[in-house]
Amino acid sequence: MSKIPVMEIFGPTIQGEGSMIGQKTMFVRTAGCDYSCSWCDSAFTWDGSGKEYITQLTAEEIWAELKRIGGDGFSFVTISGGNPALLKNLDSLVALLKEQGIKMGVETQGSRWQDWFYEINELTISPKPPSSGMKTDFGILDEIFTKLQNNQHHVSLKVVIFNDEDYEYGKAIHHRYPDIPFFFQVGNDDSTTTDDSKLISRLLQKYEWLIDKVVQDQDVTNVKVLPQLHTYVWGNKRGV
Ligand SMILES: C[S@@+](CC[C@H](N)C(=O)[O-])C[C@H]1O[C@@H](n2cnc3c(N)ncnc32)[C@H](O)[C@@H]1O
Ligand SMILES: Nc1nc2[nH]cc(C(=O)O)c2c(=O)[nH]1
Ligand code: SF4
Ligand SMILES: [Mg+2]
Repeated sequence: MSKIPVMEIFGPTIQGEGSMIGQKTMFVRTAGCDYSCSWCDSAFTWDGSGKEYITQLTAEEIWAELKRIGGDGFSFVTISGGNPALLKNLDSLVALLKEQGIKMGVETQGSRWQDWFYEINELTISPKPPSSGMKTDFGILDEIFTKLQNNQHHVSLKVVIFNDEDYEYGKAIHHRYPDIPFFFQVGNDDSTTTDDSKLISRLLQKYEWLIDKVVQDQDVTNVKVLPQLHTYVWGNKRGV
C-alpha cells in the first residue's frame, strides 16, 4: 500500500474556517507544500521545522489513528496541509473514508488538480493574495472550476486578507468565479504569539476592518466575511 506523508492527525474539534465553520470534524494534516506563503500559520508542514513529526502512513493506518483518537464520535474529516493536492495517492484515504460513511472536507490553495476532488463533499479553494508572496496560476484555477462545474460538488473560495491590495485581489477572484460561494477571511499576522488576549483583541480589530470594507463596498454583495474561529478559542495552539 502506498504511503501518505502525515504531519498530524487531531480532533474531534470544530472547523474554524470557511463554508463549514462550526462543523465537528477530525483533521488530517499532510506534510509538504508547493507554496511558501510569508504568513503561513502551518509553516511547520513545509519549512523543515516539523520534520521529526512526519510519519508515512497508509490509508488504513490513518483510519486506525482517526478511530483511536476519535472513536465513534465523528462523521466528518477535514484534510489539510501543507497542500494535500500534491498527493495523488490520497485517493486511497478518500475512498476508505467514503466507504466508512465519513463526509470529507479539503483545504487547498488551487495550485494542483487531483481526480479525487470529485469525491470531496466540501472542497475549499484558497488562492493566495499578494501579501503571501505567491503567484496565482489562473490556468489551473480555471481548470479546477471548469472540471467541477457540472458536478453537484460543494466547492467554495476563501481568500485571506491582510491589506487593501489583498482585498482587491479577493474581489478579482470573486468576480472571476461569481457563482462560487466566496469567503473573505481575516489574516493572522502574528501566528506564533502565545499571548491569547492580545492576539484576540488584535484579530477582532482586523475582523472589524474587513467587515467595514465589505459593507461599504458597492462592488461586492454576495460574500461572507469570517474570522478564523479557532484562533478566538485556542489562540495559535497547534492541533486544535
Ligand atoms: C494552512 S493552509 C493549508 C491548506 C492549503 N495549503 C491552503 O493554503 O489552502 C489552510 C488555510 O489556512 C489559511 N491560513 C494560513 N495562514 C494563515 C494566516 N496567518 N492567517 C489566516 N489564515 C491563514 C490558508 O489561507 C488556508 O486557507
Ligand atoms: N479548528 C481548525 N480549523 C481549521 N480550518 C482550517 C484549518 C487548517 O489549518 O487548514 C484549521 C485548523 O487547523 N483548525
Ligand atoms: S499554501 Fe497553505 S500550507 Fe502552503 S504555505 Fe500557503 S498557507 Fe501555508
Ligand atoms: Mg490552520
